[in-house]
Amino acid sequence: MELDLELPPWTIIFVTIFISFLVLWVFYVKFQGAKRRRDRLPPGPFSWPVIGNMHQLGKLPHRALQDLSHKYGPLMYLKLGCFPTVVVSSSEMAKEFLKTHDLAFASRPTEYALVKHLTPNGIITAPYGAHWRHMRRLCVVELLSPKRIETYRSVREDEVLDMIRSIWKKSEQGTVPVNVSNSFASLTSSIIWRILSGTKFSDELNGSGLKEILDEVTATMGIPHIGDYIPSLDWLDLQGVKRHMKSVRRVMDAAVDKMIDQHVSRNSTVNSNSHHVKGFVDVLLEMQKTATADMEITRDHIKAIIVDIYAAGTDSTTSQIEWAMSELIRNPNIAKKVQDEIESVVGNHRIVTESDLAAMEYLQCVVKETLRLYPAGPIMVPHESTEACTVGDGYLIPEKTRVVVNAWAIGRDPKVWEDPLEFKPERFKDKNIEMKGQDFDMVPFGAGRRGCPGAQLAMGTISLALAQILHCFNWKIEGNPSELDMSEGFGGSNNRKSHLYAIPMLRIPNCI
Ligand code: HEM
Repeated sequence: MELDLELPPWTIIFVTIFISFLVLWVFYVKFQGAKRRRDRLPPGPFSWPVIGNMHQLGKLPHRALQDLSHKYGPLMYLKLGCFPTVVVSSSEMAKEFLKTHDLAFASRPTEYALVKHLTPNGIITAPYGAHWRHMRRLCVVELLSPKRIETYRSVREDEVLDMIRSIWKKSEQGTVPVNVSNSFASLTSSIIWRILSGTKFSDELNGSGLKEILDEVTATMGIPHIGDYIPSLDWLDLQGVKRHMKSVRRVMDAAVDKMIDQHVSRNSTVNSNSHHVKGFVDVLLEMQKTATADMEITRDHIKAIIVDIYAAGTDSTTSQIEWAMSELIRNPNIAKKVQDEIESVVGNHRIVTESDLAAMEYLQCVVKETLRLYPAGPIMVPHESTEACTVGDGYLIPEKTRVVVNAWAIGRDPKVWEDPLEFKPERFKDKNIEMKGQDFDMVPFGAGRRGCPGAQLAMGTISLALAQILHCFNWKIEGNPSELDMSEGFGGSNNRKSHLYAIPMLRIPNCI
């Protein structure tokens, strides 16, 4: 019997295409590996054309990148879409990028829709250069200096007390659970609002719903846009992010303009010797009058500072208070230790003031432990190299490479931290870590030229809020505290997945 081995033409075509594709593929993989070795690039996973390694980021990129770093090491090269990116996952490497070669990596990528359509004049996303230096100087020297932050002490104390009273009221005198996540969010936005505008949120200077618009801007900043990673798809604006940004910007511009106008006309009628606490807008308007040509302060500068400080200072501080509170509810013995310490400093007849905080060492350990485990920016705002630079074991980082520091992975590195996943504030009794960007074992505020200029304000707000919350109330939740859901929400920012609900039980009657 004769076998008919003749194949149909379409099968031959299909098999030929498949084999050609396979051969090309093998060559491409080998070529990519050889190119990486030849260019002395750090090791990393294979990157697909167009999407690079985007598919490997998952819902929680800091976790996915930590998993990859276990395989490829603390300095890893990959592509986010079309953009070459290095991922830094150890304190040693963080020091290389944020200290040793700080200048070479002090820029930011500018291709983001956010930079083009929402905050083109901001400080956070500004590339390294004259504009950034000017804005940074205004922030560090004028607005967020220790002296200036101290002038807002009464603002923080007042707003924290308002929060305590509002929590008690919402709990119907300790009988129903309160959404404390919302309470913390409104605390931080009220504090930042008051620091910016010099007025309480409910006052008439709040303009046309500006605070709500700024909340919208902050939320919009967090929406990922495919075109940021795959520029060939940018024009399609598949998710409508660019359209949304443009419309938010129009509304924001008008509202911020109105706020500035109101300040200008109010300041012209207010006596310059009045005891009114000046907000950043007043400070900048005053500086505007005497600014020299090289330190000019335009309306665009003022607008950008309002938006950036609000965006950088609200959600980040909220998330730290929220995680600290979640851990304290899960660990009542730790909460009790904090309460005992507070009581030993302030007694039980009065509320906590900021001047009491310096004596509360254990509370500071709790704050640091929270920042270690739950940094508000688990993956720091990307940096970008302005020149080729050799780092670590002779790896070459080409010019215009994006740098992503995984602060979340660094704080949980078992080579540095014993029992890294345990919430153990005591570890900071022996380990003297300052949050001034000199220590790289944890980098919740970044470090170097681009390090967070708001760290002192943030630490003060978090510490005071926690001290007052624990001094005024004992806390319980519905269900078993040790089983409290600690899942993180979707995305790059580090919030709880679900809001935290808890019932306050009054400890110090003077609080309310
Ligand atoms: C717990 C709260 C906060 C955390 C964890 C945090 C963390 C960070 C981090 C990681 C960066 C980027 C550092 C880098 O790229 O190397 C940053 C930048 C920045 N932060 Fe914060 N931050 C917090 C609160 C604040 C507050 C309260 C303000 C202002 C009121 C603020 C203002 C800024 C600004 C303006 C930048 C941009 C600096 C630049 O690019 O030059 N932050 N922050």
